[in-house]
Amino acid sequence: MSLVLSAAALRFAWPGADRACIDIERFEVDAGEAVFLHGPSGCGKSTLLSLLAGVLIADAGQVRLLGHDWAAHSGAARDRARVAHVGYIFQQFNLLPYLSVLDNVLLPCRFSGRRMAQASQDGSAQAQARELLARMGLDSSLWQRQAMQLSVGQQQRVAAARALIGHPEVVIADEPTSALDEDRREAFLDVLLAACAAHRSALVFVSHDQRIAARFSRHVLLPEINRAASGVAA
Ligand SMILES: Nc1ncnc2c1ncn2[C@@H]1O[C@H](COP(=O)(O)OP(=O)(O)OP(=O)(O)O)[C@@H](O)[C@H]1O
Repeated sequence: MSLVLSAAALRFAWPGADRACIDIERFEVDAGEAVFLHGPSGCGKSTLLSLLAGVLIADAGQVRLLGHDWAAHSGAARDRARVAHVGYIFQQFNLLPYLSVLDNVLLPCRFSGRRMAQASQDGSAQAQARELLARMGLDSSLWQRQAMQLSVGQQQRVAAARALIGHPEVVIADEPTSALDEDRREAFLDVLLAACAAHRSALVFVSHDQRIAARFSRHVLLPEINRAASGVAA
């Protein structure tokens, strides 16, 4: 097994909060694992994803990506490491509204030589972007449109293609199927899970949707590992 993400003695409280939001002794994800992270609304799933991706820094303890402690890096170095090694599908997608669909997907390649090299391995980054969009069921007539002109479900799939381009070691997905109908949801999961398996990307996938849980090799109920969410004092 090769460890890709690890959190140890991790503690985080939002500013002004009277108690910790995250208090986790240990959480580890290996290369190629597909983790279904679930739990009641407000239990800290999105907060944990932000800590795993180095968007937030813990008050105590550590999160390591590929062995490197996020807290040991400056903000700029964290941004570089994130774009090189992490594909993040945000709950609100975070697409650049005025950029075309295709350019949104290619963004990680613009900011990371590693993502560009990996995306170009079997041709060009453009070709990989087009292939991902096609596999996500995004019609080619949409690829030159501004991202803001797409429906929510279409934007979700663009965000997923952007997360997958250049085969990052970690893919983090925050409720990425919430706006998809059943057929689209299954097709989306087919592409996401196959792409992660093919490149041994570790996938941490947050969802409330128990209908899709069976498709994941490992299930983690956040309140079970989070003393803060379970109400147990640290
Ligand atoms: N930016 C913020 N500032 C202050 N508190 C926050 C912030 N974001 C989240 N919280 C608080 O942290 C707690 C956990 O929120 P989080 O969004 O991580 O939960 P979640 O499990 O992802 O919820 P949901 O399933 O509803 O998306 C909540 O009590 C929330 O109010």
